[in-house]
Amino acid sequence: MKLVLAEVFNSWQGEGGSLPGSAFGRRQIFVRFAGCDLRCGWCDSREYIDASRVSRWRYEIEPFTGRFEYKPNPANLEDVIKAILHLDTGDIHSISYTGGEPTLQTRALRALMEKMKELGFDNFLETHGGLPEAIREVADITDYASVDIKDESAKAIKNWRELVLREVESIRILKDAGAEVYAKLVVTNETKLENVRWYAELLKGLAPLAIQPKEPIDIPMARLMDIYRVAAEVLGKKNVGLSFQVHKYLNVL
Ligand SMILES: C[S@@+](CC[C@H](N)C(=O)[O-])C[C@H]1O[C@@H](n2cnc3c(N)ncnc32)[C@H](O)[C@@H]1O
Ligand SMILES: Nc1nc2[nH]cc(C(=O)O)c2c(=O)[nH]1
Ligand code: SF4
Ligand SMILES: [Mg+2]
Repeated sequence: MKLVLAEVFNSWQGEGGSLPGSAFGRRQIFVRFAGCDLRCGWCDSREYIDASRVSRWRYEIEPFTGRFEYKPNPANLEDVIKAILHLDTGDIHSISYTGGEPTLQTRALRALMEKMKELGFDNFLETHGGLPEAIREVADITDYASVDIKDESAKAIKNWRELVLREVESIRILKDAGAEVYAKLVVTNETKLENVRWYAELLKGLAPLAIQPKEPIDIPMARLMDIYRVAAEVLGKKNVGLSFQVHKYLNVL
C-alpha cells in the first residue's frame, strides 16, 4: 500500500480550543498527507496541496526535535508505521491525520488507521469534509474528527454553498458512526454574519463550532465577538468556542 505524504512529526494539538471532541493541548503524532482538491486563500500548508510537487516526505527522527530525514514519495505503509512508532513517546492521545486532505487517499488512509487501531492508538481525523463518500469509508474507525466548514471568504472552490452542505453531511456520517466531532470555521475580516448564521443553523443539534481566526490574525477582536454571538444565538451558548493556532505562537510544529 502506497501513500503520498508530506510529513510525520510529534507535537501537541494546537487547534480546537475547549470544545468536546477537540484534542487541544493533547500530544499527538501528526501524519500530513500531500494533495488537496480545495484552494483556501489562506492555507498554511499550500506547499503540500499539489501532490505531484511533493516528491519526498519527511519524518522526525527524534520526537519533538524538528529534526527530519527524508524518503521519496510514494511512501510505503510499512515505512510510515515505522516512522510513527519511532515517535511514540508513550503519552500519545491520538494519531492526527491531516494534510493536504487525507480523505483523498481513502484506501491508504483506511489501511493506516486500521493498523494504528490494532496497535492501540486512537484516530483523529482533520478534514475539510467535502467528500462525504470518502468519509463514509473511514467513519467507523475514526474516534475524533475536526471537520472544517469553509467560509465563503476562504474562496476554496467555485460552488461554496454545495461544499458547505457536503461538509455538514460528513459531520452527520461521522457522528452516526460514533466519532466525537466538532466543526471548525476559519474566519477572516471578510466573513459575513449572515453566512455564520447559516452555518450555525446547519450545525444546530449536530456538532459544536470552533471559530478560528485566520492566521496571521487581521480580524478585529470586536468583530470576532460579533461572529461568536451570532453563532451562539443559533447553536446555544455551550456549543461555540474560539480556537487559536497556538502552536504557531509557541514556534512548534
Ligand atoms: C491545513 S488543513 C488540513 C486539513 C484539511 N484540508 C482542512 O482544511 O481541514 C488543517 C487545519 O488548518 C487550518 N488552517 C490552515 N491555514 C490556516 C490559517 N492561515 N489560519 C488559520 N487556520 C488555518 C485549516 O482550516 C484546517 O482546520
Ligand atoms: N501543533 C499542531 N497542531 C495542529 N492542529 C492542526 C494542524 C494541521 O495542520 O492540521 C496542526 C499542526 O500542524 N500542528
Ligand atoms: S482544504 Fe485544507 S489543505 Fe486544502 S487548501 Fe484548504 S486548508 Fe489547505
Ligand atoms: Mg497546520
